[in-house]
Amino acid sequence: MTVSHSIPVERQAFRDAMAGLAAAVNVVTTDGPHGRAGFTATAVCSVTDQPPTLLVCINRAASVYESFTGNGMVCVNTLGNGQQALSNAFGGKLPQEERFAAGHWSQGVTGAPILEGAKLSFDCRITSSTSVGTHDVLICEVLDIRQQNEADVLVYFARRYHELAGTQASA
Ligand SMILES: NC(=O)C1=CN([C@@H]2O[C@H](COP(=O)(O)OP(=O)(O)OC[C@H]3O[C@@H](n4cnc5c(N)ncnc54)[C@H](O)[C@@H]3O)[C@@H](O)[C@H]2O)C=CC1
Ligand SMILES: Cc1cc2nc3c(=O)[nH]c(=O)nc-3n(C[C@H](O)[C@H](O)[C@H](O)COP(=O)(O)O)c2cc1C
Repeated sequence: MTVSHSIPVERQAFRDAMAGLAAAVNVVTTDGPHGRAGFTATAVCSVTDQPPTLLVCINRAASVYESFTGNGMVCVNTLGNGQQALSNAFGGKLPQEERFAAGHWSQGVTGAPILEGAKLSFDCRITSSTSVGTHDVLICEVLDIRQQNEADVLVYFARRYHELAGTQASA
C-alpha cells in the first residue's frame, strides 16, 4: 500500500472515492420556532449507544441550516424501498412546502415531522455540534425510535439508488 502525507486529496477524488461507500438514505426533518424544514442526508451514522446518539452532517450553506440549528430538534427518517421520489424531493432545490407535499407526516416527542411509512424514524434532540470544513456535525441524542416498516432498505451507492433485500436482524 502506498501512503503519502504530502499530496492533498482533491475534492473530486474524495467524492469519487466516497461514491464507493454504500449508505442508507435519510430524510432529516425539523420543526419549531425556526420553521419546518427537511433535507436528504447520507452523512448519518451511529455514535454511541449510551446515551443513544447518532450524528448528522449538514452543509452550513443549505437553506435549511438555520431551521435545524435554531429548533435544536431533528427526526432522522430512514427510507425504504420505493421512496426514491422522497429522497429526490428533499435533495433538490424545491421549496419546503413542495418537499413535504411528497409525503405524509405525524409528530412525536420532539415535534419534528415523522415520515409515515419510513423504514425507521429516530426522534432526536441536538446536544452539540462541531463545524468541520463546509459542514456542521450535529450530535443528536435519540429520544424515541419508531420501526415502521419491515420492507427492504434504500441504499445510495455509486451515485444511484439500490434496494437491499432482507429483514433486519435483532440482537
Ligand atoms: N461531505 C460532503 O461535503 C460531500 C460528500 N459527498 C460524498 O461524495 C459522494 C459523491 O458525491 P457527488 O459526486 O456530488 O455525487 P452524488 O450523486 O453522490 O451526490 C448527489 C447529490 O448529493 C449531494 N451530497 C451528497 N452527500 C452530501 C453531503 N454529505 N453534503 C452535501 N451534499 C451532499 C451532492 O452534492 C449531490 O448534489 C456522495 O455520495 C457523498 O458520499 C458529496 C458531496 C459533498
Ligand atoms: C443522496 C443525497 C445525499 C445527500 N446527503 C447530504 C448530507 O449528508 N448532508 C448534507 O448537508 N446534504 C446532503 N445532501 C444535499 C441536501 O439534501 C441538499 O443540499 C438540500 O436538500 C438542498 O439544499 P437547499 O435547501 O439549500 O436547496 C444530499 C443529497 C442527496 C441527493
